[in-house]
Amino acid sequence: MAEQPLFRRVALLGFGLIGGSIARRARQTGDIAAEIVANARSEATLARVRELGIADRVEADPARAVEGADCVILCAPVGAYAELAQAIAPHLAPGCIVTDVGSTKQSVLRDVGPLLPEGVHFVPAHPLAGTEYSGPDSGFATLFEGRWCLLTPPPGADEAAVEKVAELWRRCGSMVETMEAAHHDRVLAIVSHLPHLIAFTICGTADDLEGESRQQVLQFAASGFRDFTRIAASDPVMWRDVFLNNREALLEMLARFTEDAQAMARAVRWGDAAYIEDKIRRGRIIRRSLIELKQA
Ligand SMILES: NC(=O)C1=CN([C@@H]2O[C@H](COP(=O)(O)OP(=O)(O)OC[C@H]3O[C@@H](n4cnc5c(N)ncnc54)[C@H](O)[C@@H]3O)[C@@H](O)[C@H]2O)C=CC1
Ligand SMILES: O=C(O)C(=O)Cc1ccc(O)cc1
Repeated sequence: MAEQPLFRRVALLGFGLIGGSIARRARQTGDIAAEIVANARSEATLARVRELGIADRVEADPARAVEGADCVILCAPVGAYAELAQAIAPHLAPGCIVTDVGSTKQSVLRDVGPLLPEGVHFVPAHPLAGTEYSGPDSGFATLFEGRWCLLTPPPGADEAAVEKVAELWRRCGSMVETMEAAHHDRVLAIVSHLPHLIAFTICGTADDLEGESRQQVLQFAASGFRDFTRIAASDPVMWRDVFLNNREALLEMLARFTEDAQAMARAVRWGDAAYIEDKIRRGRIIRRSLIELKQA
């Protein structure tokens, strides 16, 4: 028997990979939401959500979608949050929990927090799970299983509300940790945002090659380059917003990376075999400890 649903009515604002995965999970387990209301911007997405039948109700207007909800989850690109928050703020029920899934967290505190009325609880969250696919068809119920979800509640956040959001993610199969938004943004800049920036850039560099070399990139792409193209296939609007909303930390990590890449270039130029080998060895050690962590 499934446990009692955690929430009476969950409103998902934005219905793509992440919103769609939460809805599918909630549908499958029955212990997250008694009712799921979906909102999306485009008529095509709304029509597709209706067809898929994974929401109890589909609303074109975010203000109508949040009416009577005890949990509202922002699942749109982070650049759209301020406008969404403005649209829903007057319509939120007292005691409602507003949370999100955005990849940047200081920007969410900045853009959403000040717009919410007194008596509404705000608990930002970020599931560290995803793929390079987007849109309403891309989600799946097991996406969050065994993955971390980081919560970044503002100082003084209501403890019961934080615990409810933590429980929501545990019921999605995730492990939950709480941290400060600024710390989150620095960590994510190096483990997620910079790798995506590098992937988008290297694909452009290859694509800019002339003539036969460019053609052979596709023909002979080895698995290293292919791995970059998987990441580079990610949604352009979502990633544009991530870069612009974690500007400071991303630029700091990029500056460090550029220095290290220049040191490697110097070692290659001067034939510093020991330096090159040492750096490659460090990469191996990191990969192995990641695999051990996963098995532990
Ligand atoms: N893709 C990934 O792997 C992960 C993404 N995230 C975060 O989750 C959020 C959603 O990402 P995905 O589901 O991957 O994106 P997606 O592109 O699959 O879905 C986004 C949804 O938001 C809607 N939308 C776009 N602009 C909007 C606006 N102005 N107002 C209302 N709705 C709007 C789109 O129509 C779409 O339904 C983003 O904030 C992203 O940073 C978090 C973890 C992983
Ligand atoms: O597909 C991948 O490689 C990812 O890195 C997924 C991902 C994308 C964005 C996030 O904020 C968290 C996870």
